[in-house]
Amino acid sequence: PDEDSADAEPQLGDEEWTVPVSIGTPPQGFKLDLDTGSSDLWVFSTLLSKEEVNGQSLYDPNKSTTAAKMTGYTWDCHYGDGSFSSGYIYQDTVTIGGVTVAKQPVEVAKTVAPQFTQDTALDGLVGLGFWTINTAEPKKQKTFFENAAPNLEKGLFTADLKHEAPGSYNFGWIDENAHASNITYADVDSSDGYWMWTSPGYAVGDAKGINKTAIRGITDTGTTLLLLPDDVVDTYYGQVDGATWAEEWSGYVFDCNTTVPDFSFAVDNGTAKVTVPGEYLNYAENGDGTCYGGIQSDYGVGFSIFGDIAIKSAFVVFDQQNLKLGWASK
Ligand SMILES: O[C@H]1CN[C@@H](c2nc(-c3ccc(C(F)(F)F)cc3)no2)C1
Repeated sequence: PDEDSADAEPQLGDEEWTVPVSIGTPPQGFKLDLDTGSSDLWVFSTLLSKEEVNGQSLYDPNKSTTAAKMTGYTWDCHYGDGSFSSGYIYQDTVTIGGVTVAKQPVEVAKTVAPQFTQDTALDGLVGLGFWTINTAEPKKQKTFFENAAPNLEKGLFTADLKHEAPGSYNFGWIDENAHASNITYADVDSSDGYWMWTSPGYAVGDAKGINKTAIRGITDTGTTLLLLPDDVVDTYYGQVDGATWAEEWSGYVFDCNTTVPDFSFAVDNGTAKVTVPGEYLNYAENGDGTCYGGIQSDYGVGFSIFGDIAIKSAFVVFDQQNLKLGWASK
């Protein structure tokens, strides 16, 4: 049933993917960034000062007959890049990809960081992590998906992001035409509120075997790059001619004309693997003839992050009902 499908438009050079979301009655339309690495649904609102708004669509709860203020509730988000947003909470009807949740806690922004003001591509975020890291006070609130799941055929959603092309998120069903290989599942440890799993190993280029080293990380649609342990990163760039760690760019860079090898990570016992094409791993031009790598260190995060560069290389199943993460080639 393709009605439970949301087209994800790539923004800012595959830096984030937004989907159309309706909130309220009559419906107010927004472009929200689906983020499996957080668990708050928040939107730019009429509560913001005009200095903090730069063309974004503003949710106005006073114009929605189904909005109900959650008196005494607040929220306060901080993101990996240091950005932040906070405000008050209303319940209202939310529809994404044909799936409607009545009385979804909608966090309305009263304050947003300058990075959000400048990012004219999005009007807010939809957290698709677990409720245990929702920031609502005095009581944490469930995500849009946690509220929708009981009424869906399957308690899962899928991400099919594409390189410099629209992708799609499906809620409650697996599009068998969207993936080429069988889906291999890994166990999810949701105890930190993330889609946390462990890859048993990796390979660089067309190497046949895998380096058996566990890579424990989260699958995060809201992070652009592929952030991995230092030993893996060093091994990878050891096979990229002329690659160096550049202080000025705080990461590995190489000459833009360099041919960059693929990177594969194993799933389950290593029988299956996801291959990230070298093309995706030459992420951005620095402007001085060097290019910034799509693989960088996860130093300081405490776990690895399989961000969009990995996710767009596969068809990914976020199975909340069985706490599994499925990967398939496409
Ligand atoms: O926090 C972790 C959870 N998932 C990652 C994430 N980060 C953002 C984000 C989006 C847009 C912006 C801004 F517009 F540039 F401000 C900032 C951060 N969305 O998901 C990192």
